[in-house]
Amino acid sequence: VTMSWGYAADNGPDKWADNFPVANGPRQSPIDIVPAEASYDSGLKPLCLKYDPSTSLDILNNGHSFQVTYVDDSDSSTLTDGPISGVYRLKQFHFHWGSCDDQGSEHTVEGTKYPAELHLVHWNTKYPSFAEAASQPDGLAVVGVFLKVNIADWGKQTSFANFDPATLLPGCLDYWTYDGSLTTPPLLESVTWIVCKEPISVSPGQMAKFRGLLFSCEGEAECCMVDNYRPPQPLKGRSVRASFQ
Ligand SMILES: CC[C@H](C)CCC(=O)Nc1ccc(S(N)(=O)=O)cc1
Ligand SMILES: [Zn+2]
Repeated sequence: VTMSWGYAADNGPDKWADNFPVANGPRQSPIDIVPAEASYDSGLKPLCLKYDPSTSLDILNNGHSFQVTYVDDSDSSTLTDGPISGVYRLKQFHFHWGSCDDQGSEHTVEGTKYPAELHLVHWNTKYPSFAEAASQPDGLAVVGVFLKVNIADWGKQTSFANFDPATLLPGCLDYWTYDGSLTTPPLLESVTWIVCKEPISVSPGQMAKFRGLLFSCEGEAECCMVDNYRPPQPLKGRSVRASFQ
């Protein structure tokens, strides 16, 4: 019986290449970002993120994370400008997090891991659908936002109905950008990564909620959904550009 991929010792990132050889490809994600080695590109535009909260559809535990999916049959929630050209539509957002506060993010900054990382997944509307775009080198654009735990901050309690992802964005939208891939199987090399320099704050209570989610299904032995992150991958000659000096 084919084992599905996961984050455990027997089906985790070190095993993904067995079924997904692109895992050792030339533009894999995540990466370790070294600010001093990123080149400032004055041609990079500010990100333009326009989200319509009424287009949030549902929230689901997909066995690897939980994701909030958006209606993407019109340009109601889009990413434009930044390092990309054309219009990319928001499809979903999800998170990756750790079993404790000193790990959890996928991208790292000079080796520093954050407790969690948000991914806002968008697809290029020059293609007919997300699935079609996901197989094209310029098909996807994912905005990554680091989460840091802020003891003082009282967790903003919110429902996910009519959830506005803009509330998850940092005040400053300075970013690093590089050509990469999905960070989970099928690891498709179709992602323009846009990683925000400034993290957002979450409360310990909110992190505890993430860690209370389960990888396991009803009736199975409980297995907490934690450490659902892939470690940094080789840069293989890629350059990382910065939108700020
Ligand atoms: C064609 C179907 C599509 C490839 C499979 C479903 C999907 O959306 N996967 C996905 C999305 C985002 C990331 S990440 N973590 O943001 O790089 C990883 C995996
Ligand atoms: Zn992700």
